[in-house]
Amino acid sequence: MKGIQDYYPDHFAHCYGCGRLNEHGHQIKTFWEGEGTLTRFVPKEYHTAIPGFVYGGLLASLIDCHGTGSAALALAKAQGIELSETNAPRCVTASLQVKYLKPTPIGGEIVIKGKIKEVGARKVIVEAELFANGVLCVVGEVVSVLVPDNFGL
Ligand SMILES: CCCCCCCCCC(=O)SCCNC(=O)CCNC(=O)[C@H](O)C(C)(C)COP(=O)(O)OP(=O)(O)OC[C@H]1O[C@@H](n2cnc3c(N)ncnc32)[C@H](O)[C@@H]1OP(=O)(O)O
Repeated sequence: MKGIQDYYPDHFAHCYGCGRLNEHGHQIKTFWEGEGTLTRFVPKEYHTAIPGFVYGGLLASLIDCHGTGSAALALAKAQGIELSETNAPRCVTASLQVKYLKPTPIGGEIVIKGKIKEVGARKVIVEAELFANGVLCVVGEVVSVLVPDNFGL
């Protein structure tokens, strides 16, 4: 099953967290699940913080790109864009907040659930919850903005 990341134009598909064309990256896939969004990821042993637990920077990275992916899904829906090959809206992160509630164990699948809190013409706010083995370990909020034509200039 395709995620929103499979519909990004090639030149926007190299992100370390979510670019399908980045062979060294996480290549996450984000989908609708009901009214919310979903991303799954299985950390490797080398994603260790202290033995047995996932490095917090990785978790922030997953929430980051789950946020931009969810934002792209929300913008596509709000703007009536029917996704075909590479016509998905592309957002960048304007703000990323992460709260680590509990240590996140390595050794299974991580599930990140997103709730679309606000959708504007260009800006989307997503609330994220990250679960390991069904236990809520991290929460976050991502403000994403549709990438401007002058990005990086
Ligand atoms: C080439 C693209 C590659 C795509 C890769 C995506 C990877 C995704 C994950 C990432 O790691 S992205 C990389 C990290 N992020 C950046 O490097 C972004 C750097 N910042 C920027 O480029 C600009 O500041 C940004 C595009 C985010 C906003 O600039 P704009 O000139 O487009 O924003 P504008 O001032 O028009 O504001 C649009 C809305 O966003 C809001 N906004 C802008 N910056 C914000 C901020 N920092 N925090 C919260 N809200 C912000 C702003 O208030 C406004 O809200 P309202 O529509 O409600 O009025």
